[in-house]
Amino acid sequence: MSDGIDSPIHPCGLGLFVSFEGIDGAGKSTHLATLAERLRAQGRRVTVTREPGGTPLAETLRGSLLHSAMDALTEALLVFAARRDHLRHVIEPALAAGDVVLCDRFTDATFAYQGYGRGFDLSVLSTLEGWVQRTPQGGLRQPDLTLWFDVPPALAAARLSATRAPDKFEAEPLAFFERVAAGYAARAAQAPDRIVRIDASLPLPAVWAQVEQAARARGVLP
Ligand SMILES: Nc1ncnc2c1ncn2[C@@H]1O[C@H](COP(=O)(O)OP(=O)(O)OP(=O)(O)O)[C@@H](O)[C@H]1O
Ligand SMILES: Cc1cn([C@H]2C[C@H](O)[C@@H](COP(=O)(O)O)O2)c(=O)[nH]c1=O
Repeated sequence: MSDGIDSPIHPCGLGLFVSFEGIDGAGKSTHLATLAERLRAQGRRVTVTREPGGTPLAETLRGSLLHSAMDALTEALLVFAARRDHLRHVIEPALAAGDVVLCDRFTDATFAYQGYGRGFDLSVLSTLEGWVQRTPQGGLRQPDLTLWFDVPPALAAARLSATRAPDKFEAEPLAFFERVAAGYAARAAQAPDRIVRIDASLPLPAVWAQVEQAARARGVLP
């Protein structure tokens, strides 16, 4: 365990696993792309991926998750099924090869959306987390660093309103995203060594400055 958020990450094996979290419209994808570009420019091999998704099976499950009605237990089981396939076929091999893995969402989203947003049992999610994220060596795979893009739901919704037709989650009311945001805050309080809060309400350059500072502080960027 690192001794604090400002200490460089102790790489898990050779690779580094960085997840990007936050409600829809927080700015995750924008800054993930910029960080990938910066790392590749410095000669690092980068695997960019997302959840739910990342493998043919997980992308198929993504389609159902984002567009089909289902209860919270079904959503939880499907996101963890997608995650298991994603870990086995993409994330673990990339980390073993020494890549920096940049993942648009991971298990914090499950606690935020299914746990806090939908009100599903957090202890069941923790049990599923323990089963699905078991590593081949018997450890528990977690991101080495999670960047949490924190933004008021109303601002995030305004950013998304003109971009695309909403999916099942994006069509939820603001009250749902208030609960999801509270879920992310709870996860951050439980994992202060892993999760760095980014004030994503600021203009793009100011948000990127926070991302860059966190990446340098944790040894992701030199
Ligand atoms: N700090 C910012 N200020 C203004 N607009 C922003 C900011 N960050 C992102 N945006 C814009 O908001 C929209 C959503 O950004 P982005 O797709 O990166 O969010 P996201 O968190 O990945 O959303 P989703 O989870 O729905 O994919 C984009 O049009 C993007 O250009
Ligand atoms: C991993 C994960 C995701 N979700 C939800 C959150 C988002 O609304 C969508 C993914 O869409 P994005 O634009 O690609 O971010 O899926 C979820 O409810 N639970 C999860 O574990």
